[in-house]
Amino acid sequence: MNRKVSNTVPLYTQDLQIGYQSGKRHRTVLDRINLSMERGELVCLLGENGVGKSTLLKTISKIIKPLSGDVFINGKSISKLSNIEIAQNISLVLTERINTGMMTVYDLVSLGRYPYTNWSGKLSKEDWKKVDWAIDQANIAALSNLNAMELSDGQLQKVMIARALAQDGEIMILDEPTAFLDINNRLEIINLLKSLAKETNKAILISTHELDLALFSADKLWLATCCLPIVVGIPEDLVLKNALQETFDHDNFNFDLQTGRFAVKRAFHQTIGLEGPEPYFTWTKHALNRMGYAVVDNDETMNIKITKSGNDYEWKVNRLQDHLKFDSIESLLKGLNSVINK
Ligand SMILES: Nc1ncnc2c1ncn2[C@@H]1O[C@H](COP(=O)(O)OP(=O)(O)OP(=O)(O)O)[C@@H](O)[C@H]1O
Repeated sequence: MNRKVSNTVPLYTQDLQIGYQSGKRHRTVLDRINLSMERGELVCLLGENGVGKSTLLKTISKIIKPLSGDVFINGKSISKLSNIEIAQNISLVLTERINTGMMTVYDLVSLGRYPYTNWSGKLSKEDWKKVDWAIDQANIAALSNLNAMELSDGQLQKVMIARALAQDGEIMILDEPTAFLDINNRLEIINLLKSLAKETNKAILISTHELDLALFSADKLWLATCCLPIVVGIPEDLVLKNALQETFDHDNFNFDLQTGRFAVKRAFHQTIGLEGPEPYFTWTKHALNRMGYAVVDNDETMNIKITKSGNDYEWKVNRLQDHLKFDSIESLLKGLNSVINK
């Protein structure tokens, strides 16, 4: 197949087949890859462990050779681009922890500018400005003077992202950039990448296992499934087409179309009626589902009503001739147990 893609897109692949070669034997990880990225777009690549996400990112960045097909950066085959040209176009952050020797964080970030220096390797005023800008954007000024070897995994992750920002390629590729980060830093990094895509018109591709971050932040998703072409679309269309369910097909989980999350498949042993205001309704339902009750609007034998009582809430249970009141979900669950086992 020879797909026509406009040369103006920063990155596209053509009938790409990726995998590993050892002697005469090769192992295909993914094939029939025909993808493109636009400027100003944040793309999240999702797929189960081992499906080939890192292999794809490394092939696009010319670290691994394609088994067949090609990758084009600004219309030029990567096979024709030197490593320096690749580095000027693609800022890459991989998951492997690199040996930083005795470098400070500031030195490590400044390495991002080396694809632009001349033979002397000296950074210009403009280069130093970019380094300062990257440190500021990644919010790591407090780490600047530390030895990079002393950083935690999460801190080093942010520093490597700063180095990629300093490198300032038109394309940014990051393998699991939020893997070691706490919730606050995860949101900070995703928001940073999203606003960078918009404000600096970069094409940003990340691989991630964080479905909720991807669903709520990505302009596009690339869904990789073993032995099938990668599925592409905006998150909402893919959710409605059931593509996420198919990508992460699993006996123990269901993709919940209402919440955009995967939920454990449960076997309910009993129904129970529930009514009440939010968020009390949702969290009571959550606890009841966890205990094996299927929640319905109204049940013939047992109903719970959540009502306000002064400044607090109470849970009233009606079961045949029993009428009980509880002041927390925990006491409700204990009470239900004793009512049912009576
Ligand atoms: N250097 C290598 N040589 C041979 N096979 C490899 C090599 N690296 C990875 N593989 C294999 O290629 C397949 C894809 O691996 P890859 O690391 O790309 O998956 P992934 O989707 O990034 O997984 P994860 O989500 O666990 O990081 C796996 O089956 C893996 O065993």
